[in-house]
Amino acid sequence: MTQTQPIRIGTRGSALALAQAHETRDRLAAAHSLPADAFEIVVIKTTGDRVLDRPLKEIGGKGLFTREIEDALLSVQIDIAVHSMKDMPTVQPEGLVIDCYLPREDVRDAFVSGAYAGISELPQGAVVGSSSLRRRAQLAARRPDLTLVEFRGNVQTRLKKLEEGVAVATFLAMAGLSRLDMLHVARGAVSPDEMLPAVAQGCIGVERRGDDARMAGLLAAIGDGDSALRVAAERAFLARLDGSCQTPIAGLAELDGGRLRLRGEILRPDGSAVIAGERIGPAGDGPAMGTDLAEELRGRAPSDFFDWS
Ligand SMILES: NCc1[nH]cc(CCC(=O)O)c1CC(=O)O
Repeated sequence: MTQTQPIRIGTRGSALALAQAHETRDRLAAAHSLPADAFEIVVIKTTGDRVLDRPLKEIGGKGLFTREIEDALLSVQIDIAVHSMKDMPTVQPEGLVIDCYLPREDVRDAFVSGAYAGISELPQGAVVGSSSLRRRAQLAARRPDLTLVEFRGNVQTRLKKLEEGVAVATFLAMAGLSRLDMLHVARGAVSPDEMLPAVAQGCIGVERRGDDARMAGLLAAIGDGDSALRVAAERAFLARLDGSCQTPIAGLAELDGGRLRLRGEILRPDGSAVIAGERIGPAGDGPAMGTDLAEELRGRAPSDFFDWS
């Protein structure tokens, strides 16, 4: 019998990241009838995990949670890396590709609060915790009376802050709560009509070396075509807007038969302006629709719209 090396799956160490790595492993194992010991989960600490005391926007943009993992892929310390696509830069380093997306989870944001059932129930001036520029801007646009406070850390830390009364409500991704088996903490899901989710929210992507034919073959069996089409449209939209941590951007593509509907939105961080639009077209045209919608929103934005510092 030949002894083969386990497939090394790189991931961050947070509970959510581990749940996502386990889901990927379980799908691969099932698709290829492989035993659990055919895989090894390799936990990698990233800069984003290390620096907990400053707002993310001060430390740097997207890539904070991925750089060290991609370095491990390139230096062949791991074979695949599992990511929340929401946190991924739109361009991967030379030599790496992401072309495997798992079936997408709930894309919506969750409203989390002990005292109130939804955004419209929040009393005048209520304090809401969020460190997401997008959620803060969207909330400020809808409810300029609310006070927003920074809320970093993992789900448990944020829930503890709610318990301590630092804020009366916060938002989390439904997908994250679902993967952590914590959907019960959501008072409700916020409709995308009320709060358009982040680009690629709820989507797990698997990254590999571009020249690794073995991994390409294994991953092909677990990739979901609809997720790929939707995320391609959303990420093309994001890419054309030079999306960074400094730019509140939301985008969601949905499939209805062979048609794809892409909605996009850019905001001023204080919520004082929201520029939104949509495209509907053939499912395969997502990338072109994304670029085109981004161009439209850019064209409609005042000249100072993208300089917020
Ligand atoms: N930025 C952190 C992050 N990245 C992905 C998720 C949730 C899972 C997902 O959207 O796939 C979260 C937490 C959150 O927004 O509540």
